[in-house]
Amino acid sequence: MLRPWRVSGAFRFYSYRPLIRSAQFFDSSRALQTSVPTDRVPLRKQLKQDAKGLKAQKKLRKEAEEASRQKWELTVGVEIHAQLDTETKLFSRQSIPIADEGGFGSPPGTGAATSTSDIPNSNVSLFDLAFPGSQPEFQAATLLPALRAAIALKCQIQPVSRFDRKHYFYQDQPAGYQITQYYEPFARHGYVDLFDYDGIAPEDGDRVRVDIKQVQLEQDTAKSQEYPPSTQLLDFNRVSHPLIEIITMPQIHTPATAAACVRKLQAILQSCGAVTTGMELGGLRADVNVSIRRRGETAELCQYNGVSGLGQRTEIKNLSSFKAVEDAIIAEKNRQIAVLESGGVVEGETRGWTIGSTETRKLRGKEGAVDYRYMPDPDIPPLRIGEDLISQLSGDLPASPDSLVALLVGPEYGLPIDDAKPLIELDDGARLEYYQDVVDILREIQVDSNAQIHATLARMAGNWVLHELGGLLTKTDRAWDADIVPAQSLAHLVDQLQQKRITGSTAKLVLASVFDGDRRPIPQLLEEDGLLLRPLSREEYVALAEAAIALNPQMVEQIRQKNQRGKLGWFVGQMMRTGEKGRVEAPKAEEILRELILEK
Ligand SMILES: Nc1ncnc2c1ncn2[C@@H]1O[C@H](COP(=O)(O)OP(=O)(O)OP(=O)(O)O)[C@@H](O)[C@H]1O
Ligand SMILES: [Mg+2]
Ligand SMILES: [Mg+2]
Repeated sequence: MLRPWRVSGAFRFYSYRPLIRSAQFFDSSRALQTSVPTDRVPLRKQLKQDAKGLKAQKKLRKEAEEASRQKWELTVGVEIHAQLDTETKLFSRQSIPIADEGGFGSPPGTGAATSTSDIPNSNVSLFDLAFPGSQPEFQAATLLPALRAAIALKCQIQPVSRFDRKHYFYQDQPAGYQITQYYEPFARHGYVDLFDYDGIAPEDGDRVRVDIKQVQLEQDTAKSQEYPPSTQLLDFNRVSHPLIEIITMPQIHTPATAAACVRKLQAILQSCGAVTTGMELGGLRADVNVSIRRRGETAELCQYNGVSGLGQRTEIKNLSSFKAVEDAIIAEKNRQIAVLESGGVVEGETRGWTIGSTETRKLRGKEGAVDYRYMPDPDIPPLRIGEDLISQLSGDLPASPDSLVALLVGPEYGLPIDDAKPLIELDDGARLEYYQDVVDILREIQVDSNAQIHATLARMAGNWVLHELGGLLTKTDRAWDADIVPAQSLAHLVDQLQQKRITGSTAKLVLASVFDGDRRPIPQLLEEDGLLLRPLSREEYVALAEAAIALNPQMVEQIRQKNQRGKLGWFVGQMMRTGEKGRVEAPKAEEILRELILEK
């Protein structure tokens, strides 16, 4: 069940947190000032002691956490509500405007998304508002993204499914009931595999499979905005937007793995073009169900869909970030442990979570106290889904995030997993597309190169797309746009670098000027600005190295006595600064320094 956003309360902790931080800082510096005249503790020593104290505290916390983990087993099941990317609402022809920002790009499919800048209450039909006499008209096209999602989640699509009414009164639900699929959902028995690269908890090993009990189609509710103490505004644009609810089995046992599961589900839904936006824009919301039980004991009475021996669950509704999922589960687990350890009983209830908080808070009482009076919707006929449609959609499904990871870390691209993951996830797939453009151009330029060089080029391209270009975007606070640095330019830059015609630092300078709008072709730019590497002779390197050494003989001694090779970098930096721009190659400079400093 969906609940409106709760804005009140969110402000409190945030507004005080900076003050709490600076108060702590102020205290310790004051303590320092007063202690200086008497104890004369040098600042560095004080800082070291503080750091040691913090480390000890962290260790204690970790030990306590581990002790509680040994004693209590956490169980989590997740429900995800995702807005489908459709042109109309679920039961009316009311159109949904194309998003002007923040959507998942234009995935295969209908390409529409609810715009965040819509005028409130402008996209509503009579049925959406439950006007008397209005009738539902199931919009068959809304089923397509739902099916793509269910197929991508390896579900068995049900040949016949039905819609039911779930009754409750709330101002965001004009009909007094939500149309959902309670008894016969359209998809069942799927699963999602989570790997170590998805960020699962180390104690879960390198792979966790989470079964998906079912995926059901249902209506979204209106959006409400609270203006305490007594005003609440309602925007019905969202009402009856098609949603899927994905329900996992209670098979997750760590908070990090629960967050990884939600992140992975979002990535899968995004990759098959099923959804409008991600959690950050409210297109995906998660409810987490949390219970604990003593390890080795199954005395508790709760069971769920054939899994028995579970502890009493509580449900935390409407989480809107991966971090919130993890933090809310940690807080709720600790609360339940405290209740049971003090001899209390965990009540089945619905709880809420405020970002930045350390505790979940009770929203509604006992589970089961609400009687939704589910009944089949008499106005909507059963949904029949043919095998032919399923097999066509299955055949058209784009590569899954896992197969993309396998491809990118495989021999053809050879990317480290830490580069492959963000490439896939950033900018709704646009970064990956750009990367592939760069690699394709590189392979055209170096058409005669062997497979090993192709992999080297692909690895270099990954680094430049992600870290160098990404770094410039972060520094200038600009959003992703493939035109800022044309793929052609970046490919030629990487090619020149790989062919050792320019140094790494020259490449960075050139990237920055292309980023700032220089549109000359890279070979021309390098030629005109005299940036091509004219290798220095050995004598020239030695002269530069000797000049750098003369600047800091003490450091030379240190390096020699303690064999501190790491400190050679300082001299390399000096040589790069004093040498002619773009001509000093760092590895060669280091080689000469080694000879002069360490081997003499
Ligand atoms: N004892 C338990 N501990 C942890 N998770 C549980 C437990 N029992 C059930 N769950 C999880 O709770 C979720 C129940 O979702 P489901 O949609 O079936 O029911 P619901 O929460 O009553 O429905 P809704 O919130 O949509 O009205 C599932 O993800 C399931 O895995
Ligand atoms: Mg549910
Ligand atoms: Mg629920």
